[in-house]
Amino acid sequence: MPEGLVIKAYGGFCFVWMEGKVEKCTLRGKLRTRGRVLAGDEVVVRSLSGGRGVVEEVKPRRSEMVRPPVANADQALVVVSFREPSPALNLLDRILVHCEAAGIRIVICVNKLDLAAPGAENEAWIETYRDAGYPTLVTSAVTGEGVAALREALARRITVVAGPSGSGKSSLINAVQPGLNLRTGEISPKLQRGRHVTRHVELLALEGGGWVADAPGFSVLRLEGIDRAELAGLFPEFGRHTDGCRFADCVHYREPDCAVRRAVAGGAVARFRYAHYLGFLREILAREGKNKL
Ligand SMILES: Nc1nc2c(ncn2[C@@H]2O[C@H](COP(=O)(O)OP(=O)(O)OP(=O)(O)O)[C@@H](O)[C@H]2O)c(=O)[nH]1
Ligand SMILES: [Zn+2]
Repeated sequence: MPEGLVIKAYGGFCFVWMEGKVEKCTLRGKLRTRGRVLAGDEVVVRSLSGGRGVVEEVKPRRSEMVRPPVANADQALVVVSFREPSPALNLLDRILVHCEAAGIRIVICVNKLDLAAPGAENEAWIETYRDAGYPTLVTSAVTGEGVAALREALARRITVVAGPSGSGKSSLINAVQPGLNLRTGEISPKLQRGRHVTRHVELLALEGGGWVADAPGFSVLRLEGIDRAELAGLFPEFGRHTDGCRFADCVHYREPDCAVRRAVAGGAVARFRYAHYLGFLREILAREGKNKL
């Protein structure tokens, strides 16, 4: 039976890409439970007449994100901008932690280089992310700078696009491939307060191979499912130091002989990243209902 890629799934149907054609499929009984078939799933299809089919089987997933619901995402592209809006690094770190927990690769993109001061592409905060190990591109959807590198980063992969409203996600995807319209920009700023995130995810095809997930739902990230012991490991540059802490269960706050705090004091870990870590830790402890910091 033929295999294909689910580009959209909702309401008991899914749309499966098979050798360039899209077939609208129903789901075999046991697959009808919500979440059993997601955009990004590789499936086995029994074709019926008239371009219809039935999804018989879902192949094992390489990765799975709950919010937004996407299977087999290879990476997240997290877009922030130099200005308008200026980068909200707390939100950036929250998205990074969320993607790290989901186990997917991350590419950071700092957009609107045309609005930034000369030399901005090497500002200290950007170097912090590069040093942590994140590939970090700088782009302008207006001048086209960095767009070729972004196109290369997206090729042959399934990419979930995230980032604050107005950072230029839709504009960048459109610069990579004119006509490919991410629908995140369709709601006017005035309506944003009442904005719902119930729309389904859709994978958009890139010409050179690869897919971009038009994925609403990054706006409310509550660090669900992450526990205190796991959090520091989701900041890759902290992980290089945790072995040096005296206590194996150190949360790197007030414990004596903490190697992470030493790294902060010595400048090896950026203060702003550590401050965000503490904020997230507080949030997790409050949720766990245990002792506060
Ligand atoms: N100067 C400049 N403006 C840009 C750039 N990229 C996007 N913009 C502008 O920034 C505004 C927001 O861009 P969008 O592409 O809609 O941003 P978005 O991230 O998709 O926003 P949401 O849909 O709200 O999530 C638009 O007015 C764009 O024209 C850029 O590189 N430079
Ligand atoms: Zn520690």
